[in-house]
Amino acid sequence: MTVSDPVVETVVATIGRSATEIRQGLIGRRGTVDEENPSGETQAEADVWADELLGDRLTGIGGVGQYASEERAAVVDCGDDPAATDAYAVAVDPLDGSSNLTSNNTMGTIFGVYDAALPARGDALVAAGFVLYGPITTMVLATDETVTEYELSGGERTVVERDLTIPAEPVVYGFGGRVPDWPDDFRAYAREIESELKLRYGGALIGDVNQVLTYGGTFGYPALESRPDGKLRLQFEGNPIGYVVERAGGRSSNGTQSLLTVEPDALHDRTPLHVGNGELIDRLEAALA
Ligand SMILES: O=P(O)(O)OC[C@H]1O[C@](O)(COP(=O)(O)O)[C@@H](O)[C@@H]1O
Ligand SMILES: [Mg+2]
Ligand SMILES: [Mg+2]
Repeated sequence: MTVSDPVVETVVATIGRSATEIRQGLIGRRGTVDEENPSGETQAEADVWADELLGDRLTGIGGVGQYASEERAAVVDCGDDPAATDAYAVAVDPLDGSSNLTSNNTMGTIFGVYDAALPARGDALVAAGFVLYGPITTMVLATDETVTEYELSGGERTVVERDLTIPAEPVVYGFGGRVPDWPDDFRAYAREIESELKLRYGGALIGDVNQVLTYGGTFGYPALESRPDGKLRLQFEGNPIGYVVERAGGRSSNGTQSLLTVEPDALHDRTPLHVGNGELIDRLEAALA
């Protein structure tokens, strides 16, 4: 199953084909480099390598006017201006959860295709998704039409689930940050959820969100006392994941409103991130109000 817009399809196909190579290329690239990304985090060798690989390929696609990544400071202009033409901007988190490389646990690649110049609101996305490097490599892709799960193998993208929707009955939850760093209102909400659902936390947003899409439930990386804006990045993580979960019938929130309606100030803005079954996100927002 392909995407009807040919530029978006080329972006998705390019990321799908690159995923097999990225997975293979992680071998021997588990160390860190002596550099920080624009969020002030130490980069893994694989973060830098995956960004260069995706950047080289995505900037070469006709109809892609901008490329931006969690691993580079500025937007790369590579075609027509997405604000003034029908070109798109592609934003990626080349490796999500790359600290899991050390312990050989799940990681992902996140992407968003925006019909606007970056930084942009999430409601300017026309497609978004992620690759999950689990026991097998899968991609979840959301467009305005539907959400599809694929298995990726040898450059091929094979549909395994059409019209993916979040199960109605929530089962799992995962919350990031240390408990003593949680604001009191979030802690009270978390205590309730802990008594209702089953904990799943793997330290990679993609792995944890895919559990929520599979079983129902919620994932949150809240505002912390020490970090009122949370940890995760709006353009590269919050918007694409919010888009996928909303298209799958769930809700996203920064604590007060849909992630897709948050006005960005800067490319590397952080945001508290909450996604999952609508009823749980409604309760979260009521608890934080
Ligand atoms: O180590 P913590 O605080 O649990 O944070 C885990 C979170 O940080 C991240 O690893 C951040 O993403 P990056 O690896 O892309 O920087 C998320 O995938 C994950 O949800
Ligand atoms: Mg990430
Ligand atoms: Mg990353």
